[in-house]
Amino acid sequence: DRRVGPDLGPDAPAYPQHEVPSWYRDAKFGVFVHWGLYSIPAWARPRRPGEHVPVELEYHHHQYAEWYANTVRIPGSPTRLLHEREYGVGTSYEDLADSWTIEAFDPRRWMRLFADCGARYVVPTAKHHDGFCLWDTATTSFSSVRRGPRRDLIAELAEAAREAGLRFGLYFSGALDWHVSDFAPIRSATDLFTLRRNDEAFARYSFDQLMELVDRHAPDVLWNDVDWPDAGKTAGPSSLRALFERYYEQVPGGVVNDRWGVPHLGYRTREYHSEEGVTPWVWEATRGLGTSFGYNRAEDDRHLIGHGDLVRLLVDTVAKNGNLLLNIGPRADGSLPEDQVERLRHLGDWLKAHGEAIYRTRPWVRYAEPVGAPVRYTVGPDGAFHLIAMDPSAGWLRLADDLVESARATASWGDVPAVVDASGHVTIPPGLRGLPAAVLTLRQAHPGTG
Ligand SMILES: C[C@@H]1N[C@H](CN)[C@@H](O)[C@H](O)[C@@H]1O
Repeated sequence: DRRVGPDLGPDAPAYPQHEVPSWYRDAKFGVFVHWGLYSIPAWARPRRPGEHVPVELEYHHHQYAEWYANTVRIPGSPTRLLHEREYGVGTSYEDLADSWTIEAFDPRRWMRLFADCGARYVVPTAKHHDGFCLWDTATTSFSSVRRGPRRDLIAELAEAAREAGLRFGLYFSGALDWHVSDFAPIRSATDLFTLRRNDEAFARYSFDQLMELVDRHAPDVLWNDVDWPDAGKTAGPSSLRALFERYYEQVPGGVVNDRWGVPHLGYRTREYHSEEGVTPWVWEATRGLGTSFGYNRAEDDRHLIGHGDLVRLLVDTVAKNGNLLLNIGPRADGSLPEDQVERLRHLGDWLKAHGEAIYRTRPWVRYAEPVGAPVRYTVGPDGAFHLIAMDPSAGWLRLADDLVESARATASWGDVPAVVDASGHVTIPPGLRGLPAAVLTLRQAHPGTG
């Protein structure tokens, strides 16, 4: 989702330069949390992975449950029909705010779980497209402090995250805020970028909200979504440029993503997609555990990524110079769906055993081989070279020629010395063949490891 902003002409402000901090590049794995009013109905028409939906029904059948406020306004949409059946014809989405109770919410338990599963940072939604604010904001009464839970959820999450040793970032819907807009529902990708406010008042509103969060929580990541109001892209005290300057001043080790609609970014983002190979830029792959970010009660195990595929997604992303920001969608009451937690724990178990091949690594000169058994490569900070076999069940693989010599001298599967013959044929120990990915480590520097 690499968007470059509009041509703002000769008076467009220059943006500060800011490197992606090494903590972010070392972290490799973060947990995204989409939690808000949309978690109450928690419904979108379920879409099986790979299921084709005609483009003209893309928004009528939107797969993201957190888009409920938009989908429910599309006449005849499955969401509209469900809403009228379950909440009655006269109940608006925003009416749901007063029914939001969070009796199972335990932020410390969430954060201890994410840390135990190997995440190094967490990014909860402070405000999603529906405009409902999960913090004690002075800008609107449409918030979790003035309605529903009557609690400052972001403050509680920030404290619990840092207590658990996690870096704390924030998601913010910069371009879309349906509480303060009155457009027709979005029904196409074109609508997504046209049915939004770009006026000065909205730019100031967005600036004030995000600066409240920066001033109060010094978030390590600012994860803006879709774009930013165009009126905020010129010079001025409440401009994006001013926001970035204040942010970097208050959070020198902070980082932003690439969805601001201006020629300034930290790392690039891909949503339900990957990069094609090792990229010179730092990037982040993000997706839900299923086909939605907000919890969708219509999804079952068939809609969630497989346990082994999740491990291989992280490995593939890291080998290509990316991080994985994996989303969990809590239920409205604050409980975490068991099938999602189970996948997080499985990934955490693999990382406990093989994290040396992931954390603090950097890509090699190539991430994989064009042919042969699927492998991925990473290079550790100590020069250790990791070959990650992505299908250990095959029982063996053939090393690329430029690896054979050092592999024969130094390679091991953890503590087990590797059996490598002169042709580069290496056996995968039977005990590793049930893993989603097995790690062969060579303790000698290699071409391209700097
Ligand atoms: C991370 C995802 N980003 C998209 C916009 N591309 C949002 O529309 C979606 O609801 C979710 O927040």
